Amino acid sequence: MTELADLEARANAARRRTGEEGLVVCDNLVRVYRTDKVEVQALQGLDLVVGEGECVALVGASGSGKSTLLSILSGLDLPTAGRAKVAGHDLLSMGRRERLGYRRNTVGFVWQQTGRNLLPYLTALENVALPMKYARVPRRERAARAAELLGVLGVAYCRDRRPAELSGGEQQRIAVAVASANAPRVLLADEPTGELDTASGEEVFAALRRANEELGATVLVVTHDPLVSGQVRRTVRIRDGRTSTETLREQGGAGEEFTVLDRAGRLQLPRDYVERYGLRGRVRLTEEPDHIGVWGEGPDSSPAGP
Ligand SMILES: Nc1ncnc2c1ncn2[C@@H]1O[C@H](COP(=O)(O)OP(=O)(O)OP(=O)(O)O)[C@@H](O)[C@H]1O
Repeated sequence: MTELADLEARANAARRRTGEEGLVVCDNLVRVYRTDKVEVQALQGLDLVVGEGECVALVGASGSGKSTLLSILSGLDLPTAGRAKVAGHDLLSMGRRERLGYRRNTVGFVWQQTGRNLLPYLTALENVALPMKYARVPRRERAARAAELLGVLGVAYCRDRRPAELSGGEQQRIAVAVASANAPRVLLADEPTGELDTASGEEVFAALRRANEELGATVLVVTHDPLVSGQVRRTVRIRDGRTSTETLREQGGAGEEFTVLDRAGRLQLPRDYVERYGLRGRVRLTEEPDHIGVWGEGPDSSPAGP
């Protein structure tokens, strides 16, 4: 191996170890909100790596920090500490200009409230063309790409209608087109099906999937909708501002749940295990040839038996 190739191989190995191979990398991310009297720790050291091309569902109880994470990834909010990198942009240190370019070209965003995604006085086509105007795409190209996007997302028939003349589901599918206008590497969606009935929700999720599969965007979608989380390969659960478990499922499969091991080697045991085995305070670890055993402290649960 040449010296250069050797250096590259070592650099790649180091990158793999630190998880830098992901398009989205969050490392020990902390976000503390401070108001007059209270301090809320919305993110408490969250780790997450998402590879290019993935479609990931983020789930978790209300208040667990999902929207906070999405605001940070969209470049709208700043973390208090930790590291967040998206497509090579360091979200903590980037300046005003880079942030503007990042929000315009690298990420696209779909909000839950349909009214927040589209301008009411523009037609669907004009709404989709608008982000391209900001990115200085020539007029003719804007109209052609906007029409193409509406076609790919199954809402070509809506092109000349204004939001008030569209159903909630149609508005959200057009919002996916708006968010995809400048071919973002990452598409973020915060409960995009939350205000919709099941059938419309399914159509909106299908549009997100098309943005992922056909337009090549990496998709992160916050959802309470089991229909959505049941259809993606990877579901990440956030608990108390940290990633706690992940479910990976092969196409059409039931899915297997994993617990997330963070960089420091910490893992959170599922609550039912903790209760079932009476684990509290300290636990004993035993090393087996192919696994690690976790034992309670009491005499009955010692590895050697009573
Ligand atoms: N601007 C803010 N100021 C103060 N506290 C905030 C602010 N935004 C969020 N929080 C708090 O941070 C915590 C995480 O909120 P976040 O909205 O990220 O949760 P979530 O998982 O998205 O919840 P939901 O599913 O209800 O949208 C909550 O305790 C919330 O009250």
